[in-house]
Amino acid sequence: MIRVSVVGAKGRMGSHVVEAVNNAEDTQLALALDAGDDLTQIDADNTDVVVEFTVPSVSLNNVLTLIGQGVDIVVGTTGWTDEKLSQVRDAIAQGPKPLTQKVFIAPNFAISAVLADYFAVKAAKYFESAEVIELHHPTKVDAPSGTAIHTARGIAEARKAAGLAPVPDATETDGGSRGQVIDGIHVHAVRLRGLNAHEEVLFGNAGEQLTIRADSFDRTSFMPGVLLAVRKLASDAPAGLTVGLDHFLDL
Ligand SMILES: NC(=O)c1ccc[n+]([C@@H]2O[C@H](COP(=O)([O-])OP(=O)(O)OC[C@H]3O[C@@H](n4cnc5c(N)ncnc54)[C@H](O)[C@@H]3O)[C@@H](O)[C@H]2O)c1
Ligand SMILES: O=C(O)C1=N[C@H](C(=O)O)CCC1
Repeated sequence: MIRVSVVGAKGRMGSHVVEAVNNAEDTQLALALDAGDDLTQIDADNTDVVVEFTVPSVSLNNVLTLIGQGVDIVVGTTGWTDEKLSQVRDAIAQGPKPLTQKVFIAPNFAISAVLADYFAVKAAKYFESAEVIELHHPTKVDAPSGTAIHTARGIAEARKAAGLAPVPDATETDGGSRGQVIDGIHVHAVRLRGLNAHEEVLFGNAGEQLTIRADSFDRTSFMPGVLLAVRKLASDAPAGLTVGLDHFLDL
């Protein structure tokens, strides 16, 4: 049995993770903690893998504390900048398990979103124009979504590697309608009651368009990916920091 502790256990995602861990045959719930609880209750004597779904403003500190506790960590919380990722790498190097510590961060655990991102990066070099639209429930605290940032960065990298010019855009006045520009790719965020988590990647050439769309209608869509990550960390995932569920899929 893999002993799993959940941090952010009372949240929308954390409560689904608690249920998924309780229902899977090879996992058992160790501790379920939330805001105000002492994370140093979690250690290698009671936990094999921690799953962290909290809020972007606290996730880095939680991860640093948990690295200090010597437990492997699956993180679904968004808000990861290059600088924060460097701090995680440094903490692993200076932590109690520098050679074996595993930390896994995924902007999205839904297979539809991971594949949309993968296909978008593959398609990127063939199109003059590319834009990303993410659409989420109105209780989401961050915009644009972590997934959209990841997708935009992947598209930008693929365009750069292919030597593409910047996306064409004659806009001279913009009150914000052209969205946030991430590495040269415009990203637009919609917040709408009734939605859960959705992303569209639009590619255009003269006379043609490709749209790649992923829809997570329900949070249960993230659970197979979370359990896959837990199982990989408890078995053959590499030590160190890994970002993205694509690393655990045979793509
Ligand atoms: N990677 C994915 O597939 C995926 C999917 C959905 C959501 N998310 C991300 O997961 C995060 C959580 O989303 P949500 O909808 O569950 O949010 P939520 O607000 O419903 O839940 C967050 C939980 O974290 C708790 N919390 C806050 N501060 C804490 C602290 N210091 N220590 C422990 N717990 C603390 C809150 O009390 C709350 O219960 C967001 O960043 C969201 O974007 C990622
Ligand atoms: O509901 C959320 O919040 C989600 N957050 C992640 C993101 O920002 O990409 C994944 C999708 C759902």
